[in-house]
Amino acid sequence: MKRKIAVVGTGYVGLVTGVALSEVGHTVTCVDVDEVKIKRMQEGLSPIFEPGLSELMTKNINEGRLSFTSQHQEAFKSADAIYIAVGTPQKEDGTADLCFIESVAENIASHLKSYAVIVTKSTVPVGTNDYIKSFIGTRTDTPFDVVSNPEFLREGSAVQDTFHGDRIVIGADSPIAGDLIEEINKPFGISVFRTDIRSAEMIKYASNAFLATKISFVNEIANLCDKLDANIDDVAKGMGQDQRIGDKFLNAGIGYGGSCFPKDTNALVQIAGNVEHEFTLLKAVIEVNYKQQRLLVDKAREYFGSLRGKTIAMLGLAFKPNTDDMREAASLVLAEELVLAGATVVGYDPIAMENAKKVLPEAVNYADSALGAIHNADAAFIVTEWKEICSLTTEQFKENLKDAVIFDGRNCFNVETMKSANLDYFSIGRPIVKTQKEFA
Ligand SMILES: NC(=O)c1ccc[n+]([C@@H]2O[C@H](COP(=O)([O-])OP(=O)(O)OC[C@H]3O[C@@H](n4cnc5c(N)ncnc54)[C@H](O)[C@@H]3O)[C@@H](O)[C@H]2O)c1
Ligand SMILES: O=c1ccn([C@@H]2O[C@H](COP(=O)(O)OP(=O)(O)O[C@H]3O[C@H](CO)[C@@H](O)[C@H](O)[C@H]3O)[C@@H](O)[C@H]2O)c(=O)[nH]1
Repeated sequence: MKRKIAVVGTGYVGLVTGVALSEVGHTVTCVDVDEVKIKRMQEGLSPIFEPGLSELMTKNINEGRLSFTSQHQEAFKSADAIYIAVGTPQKEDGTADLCFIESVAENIASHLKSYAVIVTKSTVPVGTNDYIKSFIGTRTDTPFDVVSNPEFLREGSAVQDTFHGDRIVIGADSPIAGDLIEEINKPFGISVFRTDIRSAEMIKYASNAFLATKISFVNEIANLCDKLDANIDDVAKGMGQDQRIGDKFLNAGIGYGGSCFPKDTNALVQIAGNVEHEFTLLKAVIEVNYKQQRLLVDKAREYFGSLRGKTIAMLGLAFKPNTDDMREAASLVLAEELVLAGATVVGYDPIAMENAKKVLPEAVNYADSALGAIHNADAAFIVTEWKEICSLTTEQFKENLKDAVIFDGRNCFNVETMKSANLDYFSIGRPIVKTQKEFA
């Protein structure tokens, strides 16, 4: 059965959810407080770079199933379900900031005129849905239910993940409300896992924390490989062939960034702390990541002696490929450290450049191509493994770099190829390629 759905918040999660629900036949109205964004979307323009999203968005707008408004009242009118997809950013102390959740709860309490299921897509600490329920319940007489339906999409493959996810988690204390959300999701053909609200909230944090743990673990093994002359490529492959371990999320590099892992791991440490549980393991995961994000600067400092006066080309600025999102990107930390060390930074990203300019240190310069960035630079830092960056040839590096040295934070290039090309090449947990150069 086709339903009428309101989606509150049009970030990655809200917009992709809205577009996907309309694509499977529901009538969706997305609402956001950001009027500039709403205007853009009403004209069919996606405010984010996400492969495949614009096309689906335009299609569903044209077919009359998807619309955008800045008026909550309009979006909520006779909606069967109201999806909350606003941000839950990190506060200074690491806890999740629920101010946007509260403002939506106020919006709902003011404008809810008929029964609806309120679905929380945002990542929220355990107990938040109970809070939303009592917050709205004490402010309106209109009946409603609350369901937790955490989101597992990844940026850069959000559309693909939404239509081909591994599972849909529905946490409901009211079976009728849970059934409605299961029915809404049926056209996706993805297996549904039903549980209670609190467990659903915890599944989201536990999943992100586990994936972050896998990354920090493999990064520590890579750091050991560096010291013990083993090769992380083979080590990860050999580990991953054990099905109990699995071969995913074993890519060593300069740590995890993005809008979720950093904030959600910090939030879970705080959630545990609130019930007097010290989450020792997760604290170590966070600490490893902190060091890992700075690793290329340490390696370059060791190589050059001092970075003062050196020009470093920073290739890739977004936190991962196929997104223009700069939240918690390793480039932020690296640029800051390099500038502090007296180096000149020239940044390049195929898509995230405009967003990068808003958040990277002012001293950073920009090139309009990868070749432009490495031209006359002393060294190249590979920060994001965009296809365009991984396709650079050894000839291009040699022709353009002053010192022919590459610090690869994403293990993009083949060690043997670098060796044959006589380039100095440092990656993460793999053999070092070093000629005997002297520096002034
Ligand atoms: N980004 C991801 O890949 C991802 C994946 C899974 C889960 N999540 C979780 O989903 C949630 C949303 O993340 P995001 O990255 O999509 O968010 P975002 O910060 O990119 O966007 C949130 C949007 O909500 C809008 N908003 C704030 N208050 C509002 C209100 N009262 N009414 C209407 N709109 C309002 C903002 O203007 C903004 O456009 C977070 O809890 C996040 O942890 C994110
Ligand atoms: O083997 C790996 C895999 C990832 N990363 C890094 O980890 C970060 C996050 O990558 P990824 O998980 O692919 O992207 P996100 O869009 O942040 O997605 C994560 O965070 C989302 C928000 O909660 C969840 O919905 C997703 O399931 C979860 O994968 C990036 O900096 C990657 O470079 C690694 O270093 N090594």
